[in-house]
Amino acid sequence: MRTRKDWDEEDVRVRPGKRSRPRTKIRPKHEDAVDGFVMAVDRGRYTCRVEDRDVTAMRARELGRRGVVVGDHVKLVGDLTGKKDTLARIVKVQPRRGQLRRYADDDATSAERILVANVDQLVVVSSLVDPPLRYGFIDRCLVAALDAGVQPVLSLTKCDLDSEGVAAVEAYYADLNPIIVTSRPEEPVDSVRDVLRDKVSVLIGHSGVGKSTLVNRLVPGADRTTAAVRTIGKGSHTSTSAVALELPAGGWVIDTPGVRSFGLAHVTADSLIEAFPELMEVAEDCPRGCVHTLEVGECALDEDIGPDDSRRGRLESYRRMLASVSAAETRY
Ligand SMILES: Nc1nc2c(ncn2[C@@H]2O[C@H](COP(=O)(O)OP(=O)(O)OP(=O)(O)O)[C@@H](O)[C@H]2O)c(=O)[nH]1
Ligand SMILES: [Zn+2]
Repeated sequence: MRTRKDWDEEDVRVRPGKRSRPRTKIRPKHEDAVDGFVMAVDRGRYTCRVEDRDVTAMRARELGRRGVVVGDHVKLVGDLTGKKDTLARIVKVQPRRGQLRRYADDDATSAERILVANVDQLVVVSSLVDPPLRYGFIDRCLVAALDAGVQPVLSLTKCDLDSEGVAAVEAYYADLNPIIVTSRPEEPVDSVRDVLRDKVSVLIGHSGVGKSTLVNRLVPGADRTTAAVRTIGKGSHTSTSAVALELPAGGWVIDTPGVRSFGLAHVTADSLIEAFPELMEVAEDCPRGCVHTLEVGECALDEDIGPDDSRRGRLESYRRMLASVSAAETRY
């Protein structure tokens, strides 16, 4: 006899045909469903790792509006052989942790949607030069990571082109103390590999920073299109979806081609400052109820952090983000 406990409301409801039994609210579990990990999403088709096979699946219609994203742990039924032209069905999405969001239209006023789920680390790939390092961008990524409960990692590339750059970045982030790894062409990428081992890490970076070069070194055969390849006419790819690549030593890197920022509209002003510990400390001297914007006056951040202060750049980043966060708060 099945008891009520055997039924799971998260499970898919199988809608019976017209003449079959009357519809009931609660349906049996897909007892034969197997575990899968979503590696890629492309036009309604999901590539899932099931044991050692890559299985193509669709969402079961009964999943309703429930989204499925790269990094999701799912339950699958149907043809799980992974053979050509076979299709499995995703019948359940497991609860998520560590999810990163993006704006639907790369426009901070549009709605946010989940980009990846179950992330351990966010790796911000930045070149020291060519293109130059953009602290504002890194700060934004750090806020997204800390807000999501994800470990931030700074991956600095082209370290062969600027001997002082790494020390400058370390000084800038002295108070936040993120994990920093470096790479240059003539050295193996062992330190990056060590940080990524057995973790699920999302990589983000601007065009030209060397992200594809790094991924190709970490995942031999990944075949990410680099600038060097593009110039000989293989064509650029404009996809903006994420794709998970398996690391030889264990773990996954999720590349995010075309993703240039994360959605921060859901971040509150209070949680924003937590990503700026050096400012949080100063703000303890603020008048009660200070919202730390430039206009309010008497904000300790302005009184204590002068134009030549090393924390000035971080303060400016914080204020820029604060403005967009406050705008979002008044909008909703
Ligand atoms: N000197 C030096 N050049 C590098 C390094 N890493 C990458 N490059 C070069 O920088 C250029 C851009 O590298 P890509 O890997 O294509 O950059 P990307 O970040 O993937 O850029 P998109 O493909 O546009 O997203 C290429 O010509 C690489 O050879 C490095 O550590 N040092
Ligand atoms: Zn203040």
